[in-house]
Amino acid sequence: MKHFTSVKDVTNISALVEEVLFLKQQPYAFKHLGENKVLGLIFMNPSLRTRLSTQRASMNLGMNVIVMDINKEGWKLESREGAVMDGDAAEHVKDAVAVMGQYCDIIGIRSFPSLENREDDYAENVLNQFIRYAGVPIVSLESTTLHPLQSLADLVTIQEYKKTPKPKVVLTWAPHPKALPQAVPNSFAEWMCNAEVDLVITHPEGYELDEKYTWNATIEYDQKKAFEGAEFIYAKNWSSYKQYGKILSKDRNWTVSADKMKLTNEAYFMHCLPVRRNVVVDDEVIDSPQSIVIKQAANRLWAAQAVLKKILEHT
Ligand SMILES: CCC[C@H](NC(C)=O)C(=O)O
Ligand SMILES: NC(=O)OP(=O)(O)O
Repeated sequence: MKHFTSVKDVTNISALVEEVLFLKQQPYAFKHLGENKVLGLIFMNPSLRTRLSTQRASMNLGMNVIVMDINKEGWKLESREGAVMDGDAAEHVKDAVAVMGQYCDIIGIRSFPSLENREDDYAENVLNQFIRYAGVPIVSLESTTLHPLQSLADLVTIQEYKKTPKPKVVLTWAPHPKALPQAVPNSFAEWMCNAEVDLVITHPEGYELDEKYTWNATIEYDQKKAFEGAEFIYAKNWSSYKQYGKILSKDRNWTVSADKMKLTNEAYFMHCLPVRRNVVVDDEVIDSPQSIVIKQAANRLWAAQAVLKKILEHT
């Protein structure tokens, strides 16, 4: 594995899931693999889980790790190719990234979308500039359109908790006061479309995701109907892809409630976190025995460790 930016970078998904589960049992089995290697984690946006889990994952492999909130600690960056830099930006991304590649053996990058221009955001300019200019393997810590470390952890969690060979997994939209990226649902859908699950995506009209991620899913506009017989309920808010970046609804009838969970086959509740309690999901649900959000977050560590191990092994 050279880079880890989407499910497409994984040659054998089942084998990677098994690798994650092995490391969960034997976390220090490869504690010298990363000796004298440095992981650089570059954040353009906030993070708790990704930052802490990926740091610890690298330590479990014997790596050193350096972390930078580039918008607070670095120079203001210009990302437009060919720009005449006579404005606020002190440095071009291509220079900054090439220098980072001199100090780090692997670089992780988090760069959220603008939610203003869909073509620009979906071109993944920042991620692609890191791939083009760093000269070292790049790991997405959530890009403008995908969040592969989250989705690998989500798939491992479903593998651990599923009760049937091909469980019904429901990705449900839920309301949120802010406009959020489509990266987490895009990524969850693309991984589930490549897994042994029956994926149903439910959301209000106008929240359809890019079909290149949802090709193997059933789209259901009636949330209660979608919940019927589900084994997993994965809740997440996202802004509209079609009316790009817009909030079309804040309808609290889409909040995941205990009554709705009763429609399922005793489904487990999942969310990538951070979550707006009693907006996205009622406390009664996320605090119930059916909620596996903390186990899901714990799997972020093992997922990151498996990805870093594959990159260090050049496999
Ligand atoms: C892991 C989720 C990160 C981000 N969440 C927020 C609140 O911005 C999102 O929705 O993509
Ligand atoms: N789920 C997730 O990636 O959380 P953070 O944004 O806190 O890293």
